[in-house]
Amino acid sequence: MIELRCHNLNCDSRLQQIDLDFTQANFVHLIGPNGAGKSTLLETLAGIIKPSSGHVILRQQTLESYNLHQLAAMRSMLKQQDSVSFPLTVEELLLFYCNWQYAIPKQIELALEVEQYRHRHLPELSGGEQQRVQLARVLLQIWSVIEQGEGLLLLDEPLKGLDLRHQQKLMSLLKSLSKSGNKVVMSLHDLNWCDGYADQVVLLKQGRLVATGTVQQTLIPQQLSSAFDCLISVQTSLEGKKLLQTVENPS
Ligand SMILES: Nc1ncnc2c1ncn2[C@@H]1O[C@H](COP(=O)(O)OP(=O)(O)OP(=O)(O)O)[C@@H](O)[C@H]1O
Repeated sequence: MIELRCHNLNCDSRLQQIDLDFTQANFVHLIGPNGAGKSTLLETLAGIIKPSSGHVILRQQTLESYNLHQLAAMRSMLKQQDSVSFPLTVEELLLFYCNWQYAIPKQIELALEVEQYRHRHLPELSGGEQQRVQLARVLLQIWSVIEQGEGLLLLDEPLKGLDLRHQQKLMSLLKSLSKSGNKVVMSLHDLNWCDGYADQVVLLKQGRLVATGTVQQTLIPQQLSSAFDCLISVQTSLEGKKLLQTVENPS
């Protein structure tokens, strides 16, 4: 298990007194309304944002004790606005950003189906196609480490823009990578993905930790309704999965 913890993490008013331990969970879902601090937490865990106080422990060391080169070899992050406006081809992007000049590994290609875009320019791809390419780039950056089950993936809304089939394929890939020892921490807005996938859910609101634990412990209607400021009901599907939906408030 990759040790990943944060202690009394503060980032101006964006994150306040966050104590979290992700060591025992390999697939972590960060949820919460807009502005809750999900991206800030991911970027702090990646070492992109320096906390104003508190610290992150990755593999028995504080994040500050690693240099950028060491961090880039251990963890990879998908940022929310990872789009490229200059006319790089997919091949050039993978070469420049992660020195990848080979065929896309089968496991990645099966989920993301990006080989077909190899000679296309990024700005000429659709939003979802670009997102799939960026996800491939993030995986390839530390692919040799991921293959050994030792990678840390920090993904800010990786499902954004993906069609249903690619959402399913991506979630299956991430689950399988997490089962082989890699740690995946991702933010998402569709809470229906949590059950069956997340080992640990983190619910944030206004920079503060509201709840963390298993799906059973965190996806509680009252708690969610209060955090999201809307009525949320939880039902159980025939397969026993938790299904969440907002309930319109009669006015
Ligand atoms: N660069 C920045 N400088 C200062 N404040 C910021 C910056 N980026 C975001 N914020 C603020 O920090 C808070 C947390 O933002 P963050 O992007 O982490 O939220 P989020 O949970 O990822 O939201 P969303 O679901 O909308 O992506 C928000 O109040 C936001 O306005």
